Amino acid sequence: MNPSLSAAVVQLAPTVDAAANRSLITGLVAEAAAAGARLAVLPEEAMLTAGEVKDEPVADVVSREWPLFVTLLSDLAIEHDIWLIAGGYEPSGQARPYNTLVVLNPRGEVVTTYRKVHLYDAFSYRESDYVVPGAELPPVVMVEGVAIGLINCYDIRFPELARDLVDRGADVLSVSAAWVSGPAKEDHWTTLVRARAIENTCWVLASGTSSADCIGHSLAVDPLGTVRAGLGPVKTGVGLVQISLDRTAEVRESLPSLANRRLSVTVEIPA
Ligand SMILES: O=C(O)CNC(=O)[C@H](CS)NC(=O)CCC(=O)C(=O)O
Repeated sequence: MNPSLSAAVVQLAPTVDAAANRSLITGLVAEAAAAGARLAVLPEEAMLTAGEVKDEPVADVVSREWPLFVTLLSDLAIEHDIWLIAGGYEPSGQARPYNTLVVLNPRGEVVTTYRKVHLYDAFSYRESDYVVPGAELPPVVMVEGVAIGLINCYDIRFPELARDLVDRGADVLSVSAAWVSGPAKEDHWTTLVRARAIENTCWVLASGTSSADCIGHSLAVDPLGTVRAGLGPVKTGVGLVQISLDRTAEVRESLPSLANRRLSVTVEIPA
């Protein structure tokens, strides 16, 4: 028997009001734990929508709110005996913060963080105007025998990042997002999430915000690309999935594409 893990993707609509976001998070983590989840994945910017900060420098707001956010997550992890992954804005010592994912264990300890590497400078958005990029690749973290690789939103468009996590042993890709709405965007999101699962024959837990400009549509996908839970456009919700590494082994036996790679073959591009 390989390990298995009960996990939840959590959907909410954070605003610029960090205290209100904290009470939303409190309720939803309780709901995930009551449903039996041992890990809850929360979206990017669950702490607050930094793009909407107006009256004060973002750095000041972030310096005040980041510790409150991490303390809340720590308290909830202990209270509900659960692992948590969630996105917030972390002070960087500069005017622009990092867009960071934080991982807490059930003892309330911060196990690791990941600062978003690929900033969303696309579709006329410029995240790099108010966020500073991370300089290190995302970590793989062990959660009850299951290796989880971290991905932050726009990162999902870069297959080499996901493949690197899987090459480093990730059984699950955990994606926290605030996927901006627009033409074809919902299709991009579900297609990319499922593609990362299929091409890596791995589980994907993908949590997204449902704020006014974001699509929601949190989902969990198995190593064959089958959607096992999907929240659609609801404002708040929890989607549960049983991650089974037996299932991964079964899929990889019938679809050994990772093993079938031919890394020694160099493709010549004609001049
Ligand atoms: O703008 C907001 O309100 C919230 N969005 C975010 O915080 C982040 C950074 S701006 N969103 C993405 O990375 C979306 C990627 C994406 O949508 C894509 O790759 O198409």
